[in-house]
Amino acid sequence: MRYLVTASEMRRFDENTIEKIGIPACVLMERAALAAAELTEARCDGRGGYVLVMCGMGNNGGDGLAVARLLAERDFRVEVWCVGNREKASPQWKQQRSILEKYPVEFTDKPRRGDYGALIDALFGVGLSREIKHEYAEAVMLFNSLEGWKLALDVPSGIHSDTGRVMGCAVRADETVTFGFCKRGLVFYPGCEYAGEVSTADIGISERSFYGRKPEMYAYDEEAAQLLPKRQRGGNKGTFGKVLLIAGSLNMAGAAILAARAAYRTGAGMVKVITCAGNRTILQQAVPEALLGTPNELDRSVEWADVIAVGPGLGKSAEALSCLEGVIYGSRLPLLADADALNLLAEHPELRAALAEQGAAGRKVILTPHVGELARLTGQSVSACAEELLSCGIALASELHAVVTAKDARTLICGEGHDVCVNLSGSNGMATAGSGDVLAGITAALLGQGMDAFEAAAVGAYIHGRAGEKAVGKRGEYGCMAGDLTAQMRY
Ligand SMILES: NC(=O)C1=CN([C@@H]2O[C@H](COP(=O)(O)OP(=O)(O)OC[C@H]3O[C@@H](n4cnc5c(N)ncnc54)[C@H](O)[C@@H]3O)[C@@H](O)[C@H]2O)[C@@H](O)CC1
Ligand SMILES: [K+]
Repeated sequence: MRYLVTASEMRRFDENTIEKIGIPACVLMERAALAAAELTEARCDGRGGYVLVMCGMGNNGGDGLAVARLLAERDFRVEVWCVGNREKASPQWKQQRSILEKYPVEFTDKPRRGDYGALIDALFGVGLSREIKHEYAEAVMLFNSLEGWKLALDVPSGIHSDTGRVMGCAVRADETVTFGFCKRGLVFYPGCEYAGEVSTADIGISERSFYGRKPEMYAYDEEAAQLLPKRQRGGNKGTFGKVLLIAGSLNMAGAAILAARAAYRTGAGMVKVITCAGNRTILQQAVPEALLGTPNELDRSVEWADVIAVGPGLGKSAEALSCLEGVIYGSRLPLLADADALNLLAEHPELRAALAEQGAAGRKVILTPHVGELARLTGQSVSACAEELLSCGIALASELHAVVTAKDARTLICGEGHDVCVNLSGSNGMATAGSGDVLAGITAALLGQGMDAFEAAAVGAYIHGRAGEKAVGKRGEYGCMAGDLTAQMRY
């Protein structure tokens, strides 16, 4: 697991490290610069090459000045390009600048060469507070136009460190070395594309600096198998969860098949699919391990189950609505609502209110909307939801007292009073029909094995992405289909 921090969280951890723990600011800056200098040295063929360091007037620029000194000491030929009004420079910047005057570097007001081995971006870090304009914008454009390996210090200049948005224009780096903790903007689009490969350098700001207030966002980065619920040695199929899946209207049997297979491949003991009578034969052939039932057997099946997943390929017919009503009014089992169940919830405020009441009373509820479904549920436009996925996900989770898996290129798992989990696994090859049905099956199986709703949603999204990466590794981004995901699930 790794933390993803905002600029203000990072400032708090900086301050706590300096003021409460007592590590001087110049020590942190030196360590940051050392990490960047070592990376530069490792990436450049031998010493003696030309390096350009573009510095702003804040502490990010101060880092750049310190890197320039360390590289000069290692026999690089360093050009230092300072942009901005020096009178407004930070005290640390001034200190670094006065030290650097004693070193053999060239100060320039414009890059002079076309053959830099490395170009270092130290214009803005987490202190970027507005759109980049005028001489700064010109500097960013010129920097981007130069040939050579580009390293951004902390954040590529111009990328908003909390959201990943481009603030007017931004440096396009090959690599970013970020200091202390990874900034949120380095994992969200488009920031992650501007950052290139991201590494996090330990500069002495550790979890010790949290003082009871840890970051509010995190991502998994471990092996998927480590996150799965422990499998009891003496368990039987009843121990590992009975998943009731209500899915697949006529001509949509595929959604039920994918979700059922995914649930079995995530360790579910038993899966029963309630689907329309016309899907029976195909389901029996495709997933012979699954039990089958029709909507008129819903009540009995609900009594049998440990967890219910409703929605994949369900449609919005009267029969679909009656199934959804049945699992909301007629049960308090953990419930996952996906796809058409979400569309029905968007159209039926009374069902939504009932679900909210149950969520407040402690029922485990997970909703897995993509941006379009989220827009229908929140009454916002699709573009507003895509732009503000985080706040929309949090608002829906609070309204329904539920866990919301807000699906996009970076899926967010939001729960009331819970830190946000960002899913970083996966690939664009997974943006294909049926991928969501697989996620629903995985998540339901985890719920059925007794996981807490938030954990099931977060681990489910992560496992789903890992399976997608493996599938894309085999079939390529274009060739990957949702069925390849279930085929690649192996734990
Ligand atoms: N002790 C610390 O505080 C540490 C800070 N470090 C570095 O310091 C950075 C943060 O330093 P600062 O807080 O000084 O912030 P920055 O250096 O990111 O930039 C702040 C300066 O840029 C100006 N500015 C912001 N947006 C602008 C825009 N669009 N156009 C023109 N000027 C703009 C601000 O007025 C301010 O002068 C981190 O990203 C990191 O690189 C590291 O050295 C580690 C330790
Ligand atoms: K930077």
